[in-house]
Amino acid sequence: MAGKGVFEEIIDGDVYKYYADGEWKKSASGKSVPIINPTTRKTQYKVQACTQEEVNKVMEAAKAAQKSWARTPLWKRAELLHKAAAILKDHRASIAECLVKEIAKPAKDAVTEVVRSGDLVSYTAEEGVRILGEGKFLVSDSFPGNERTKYCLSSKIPLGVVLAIPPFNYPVNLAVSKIAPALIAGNSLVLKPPTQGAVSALHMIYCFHLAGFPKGLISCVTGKGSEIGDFLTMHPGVNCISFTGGDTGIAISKKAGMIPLQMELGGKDACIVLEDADLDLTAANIVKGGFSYSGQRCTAVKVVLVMESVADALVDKVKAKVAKLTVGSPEEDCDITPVVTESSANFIEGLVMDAKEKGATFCQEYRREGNLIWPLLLDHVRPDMRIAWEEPFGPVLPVMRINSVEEGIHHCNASNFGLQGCVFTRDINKALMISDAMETGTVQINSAPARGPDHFPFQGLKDSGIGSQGITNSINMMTKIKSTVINLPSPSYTMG
Ligand SMILES: NC(=O)C1=CN([C@@H]2O[C@H](COP(=O)(O)OP(=O)(O)OC[C@H]3O[C@@H](n4cnc5c(N)ncnc54)[C@H](OP(=O)(O)O)[C@@H]3O)[C@@H](O)[C@H]2O)C=CC1
Ligand SMILES: O=C(O)[C@H](O)COP(=O)(O)O
Repeated sequence: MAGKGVFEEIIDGDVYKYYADGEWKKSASGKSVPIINPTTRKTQYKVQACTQEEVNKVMEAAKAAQKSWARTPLWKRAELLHKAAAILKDHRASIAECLVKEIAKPAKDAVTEVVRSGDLVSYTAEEGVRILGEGKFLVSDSFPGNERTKYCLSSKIPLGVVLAIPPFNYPVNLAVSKIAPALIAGNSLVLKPPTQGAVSALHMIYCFHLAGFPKGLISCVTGKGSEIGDFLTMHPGVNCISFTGGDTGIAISKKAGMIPLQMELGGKDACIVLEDADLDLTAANIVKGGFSYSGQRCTAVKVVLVMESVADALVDKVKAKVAKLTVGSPEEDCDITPVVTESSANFIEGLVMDAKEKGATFCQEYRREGNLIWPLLLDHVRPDMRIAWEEPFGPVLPVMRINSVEEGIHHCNASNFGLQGCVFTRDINKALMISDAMETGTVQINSAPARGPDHFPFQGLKDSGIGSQGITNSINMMTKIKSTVINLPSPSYTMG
């Protein structure tokens, strides 16, 4: 159970401790931050509100620990990561319980997130020993004017201290997707978990603590992003920021210093449906893509662009599937559960009311109780409605009818986001042409957008991000290239 048994060390009274220098600590601030259960709307947990001085100490410890970690053999780093992955999976039930209470993730999905995270950590360890075990050997005579007098040996070396800031919707998986590549590459890691999701993240960090990583190598500082976020992201001790979240990432990228940034931000993933699409397959993917975890996925289908000739048929099929979605509590593993905060629910309601005023067709009656919003499909959405462009991050899905493929592509590309998109058609040639034309980091053909499997490259264009995630890309991103050049007194050519 959360904060019980093996996890007792991480709680003091009713406030969870933060993790620094290999120890679980109370903040000198004497203040705590409440975590509101989205279902009950009551305080579920409390975490420490860390101070700037505590952040300074964490950064110093991270810098010192990184120096000796970088000297730890790669296979030993991998061994510890495998150990952490196994411990994480062993404690899946306790961590999943926190995800259910903090972010109202449906019970089964919560377990899946933890297991997926353990697999991600193990895969990263394996990938790391392969790609970091190789470097490059170059010779000078391939460049005009040079004899073979220089040998260049280049390899990947760590960046130093990596700051990881994940969002609320995958507080464990999107944390380990930063932690594991940072560590295997020889970096130290400071985690600032999302407030909603912080307790799940602290339990996950405890699994790394149990695995026996050196003191100071991994830290977890808690507190509101709005209060300690700027201090962390502008801290001179940080050598890389890996951030996943909303527009906050755009502000961070303007304030951060000259350090590598990995930004995975919002999306407005479009689903383009052609006349020849398999409408049953399409409807199933729209419902799964649009409504799983109540639409609170960056990769959720966020607008359907369907050819007018098949729109009625598709909308009927989607409506029938939406009617079967269960609505209620995450403990009961319902499909649709309360959205993360009251302000999020209010924002979603604002988009729905705007669409109502402007004449969208409501396929279901709009219904809300507290943070729980019943799934809603809005048909005949037009470009003058906010929902055509904005990301609801909730169980509300707009359908726009189009008269040509070009119209669909135009709408998709007019968005300031460019995360993923998908296209449904039986014509692979058309699908490829549309994929090439869509200004998004990934296009799925005949399936809903998805980040996983976690070793696939995952990236956003425009306001959806900088750089690319996915296990291999993240390891590479958290390293820099170091070269050593051997200069020979005279040219040396290898003989056959
Ligand atoms: N492209 C991708 O891979 C993904 C993108 N997202 C996007 O994330 C958004 C939803 O997640 P949400 O958690 O609400 O996003 P936010 O941007 O609100 O928060 C993300 C993280 O940033 C922290 N934070 C807040 N303010 C600052 C600051 N000034 N400096 C540093 N950190 C800060 C938050 O902490 P705190 O909670 O304490 O405020 C949280 O840990 C959506 O837009 C979604 O599309 C989500 C998942 C994946
Ligand atoms: O936040 C998100 O939406 C996740 O990155 C999505 O991951 P998934 O598409 O694999 O569920």
